[in-house]
Amino acid sequence: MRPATRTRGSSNAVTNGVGVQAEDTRICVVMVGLPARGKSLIAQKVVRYLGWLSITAKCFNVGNYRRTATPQPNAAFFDTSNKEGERLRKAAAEAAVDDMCKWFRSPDNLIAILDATNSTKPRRRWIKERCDAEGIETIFVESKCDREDIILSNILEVKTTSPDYEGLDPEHAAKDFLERIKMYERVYETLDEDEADMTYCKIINVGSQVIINRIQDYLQSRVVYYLMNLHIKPRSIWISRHGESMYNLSGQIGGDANLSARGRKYAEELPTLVKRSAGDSPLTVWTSTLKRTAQTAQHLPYEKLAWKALDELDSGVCDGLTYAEIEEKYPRDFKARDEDKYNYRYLGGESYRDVVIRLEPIIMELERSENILIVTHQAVLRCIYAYFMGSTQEKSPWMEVPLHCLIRLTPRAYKTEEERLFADVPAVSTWREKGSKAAHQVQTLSISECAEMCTDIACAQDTPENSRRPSPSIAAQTKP
Ligand SMILES: O=P(O)(O)OC[C@H]1O[C@@](CO)(OP(=O)(O)O)[C@@H](O)[C@@H]1O
Repeated sequence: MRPATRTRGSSNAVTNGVGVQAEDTRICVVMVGLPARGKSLIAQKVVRYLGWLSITAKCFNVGNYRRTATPQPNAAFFDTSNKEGERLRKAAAEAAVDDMCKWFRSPDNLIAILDATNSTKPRRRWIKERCDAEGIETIFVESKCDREDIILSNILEVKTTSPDYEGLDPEHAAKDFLERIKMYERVYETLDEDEADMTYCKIINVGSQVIINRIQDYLQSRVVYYLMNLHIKPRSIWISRHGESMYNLSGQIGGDANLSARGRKYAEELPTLVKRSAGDSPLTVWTSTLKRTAQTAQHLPYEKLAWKALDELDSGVCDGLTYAEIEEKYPRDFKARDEDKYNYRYLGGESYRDVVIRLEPIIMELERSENILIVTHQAVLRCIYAYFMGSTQEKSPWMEVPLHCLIRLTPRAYKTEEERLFADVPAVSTWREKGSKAAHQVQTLSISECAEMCTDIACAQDTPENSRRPSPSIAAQTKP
């Protein structure tokens, strides 16, 4: 039976503004699986993905509730014949489900993830009944994995990052964790035909097989589609802006300019920078269809793919203008953008919100892939970064992403790790802070760099697409 859906206000549907028409349903995604099967990673990814799409989601981690009473239990605590352990674990699950039900009372809250092993049929039935009574739909998501290499790498991950083992000897932690898994294996029941009345998605061996049962509506299928694209194999994503462009030098936005001399130098140094970070790992390079990204990637010895979806935010009628010129010609728009940069859409162009929508297939493809290096643009990079780091819509459009810097993102069970590697090639800063007219282009340049830059600006004037005066701010701020 399909659970009752709640109607809020006069509408039977909510629109989150990114073109996602979500039915007015609330869904509890119930994780299922033995420890070290990547459940927490999946749970956190689902929350971040939905948040990125403006669908309010929250993870309720039963382990966190259990830790308030039992911060660092040993494996014996998880033995089902340990009565006190069982009582405390049940109490933790009840507290998490209670909090989740309370959280669902706010009309904006749509999807909760209940992150725990939920390894027995009675436990799952109990969760379903609690949710049914509250009019909350359930999807059980099982991560089932018998590949030793993946389990071992997850154990290593949990052992080094879980608060359960913080400050403990890693050897001892690994042994205890293996013991804990054995305790769970004794009682673990996989999702099967006994639970055919439930909505579930069973992901076997990191997506080599996916079994789906009774998906009921649009929002559920959207979550499941995302889950089908996920894998939990360890990997990194590298992102870099293109090298400094002629437009960056003159402070103009948008366009399809060539790289400056320093941008070309960055392109030459990028393979070394990537090698320093990625070693000999195989990589695929994704660029936009604009010249500055293709030129930046040209020396990279990997397979390359150009995506239209990675093109820079379309600045519409402001394309080719400097921020100062935009403020002069379109003062109201300039102010409106500063007030709500994420939602502001350039006249005839795009907003950050629009960019997020067109990046969704990129995110899906990224999730399916292993090591990828993306060479893209300031606004697009901010959106991709926000997806991995869970940055808010208020902050992400203002994030500082310097030119000539390679960012490595490594998704881990509890967070995404970040590493920034700077090339020893100077560049202007295109970052503009809220309320300011111009990007921060001040920097110290050597005489030769200055000469190079002047040649670049002269070149820029030669081509019709770049036929603009060098920005007075650059000329004034350049110090030989
Ligand atoms: O959203 P803001 O902060 O204006 O940043 C986006 C801008 O970044 C720029 C540089 O100023 O990207 P890019 O370096 O790819 O050219 C502009 O083209 C683009 O309009």
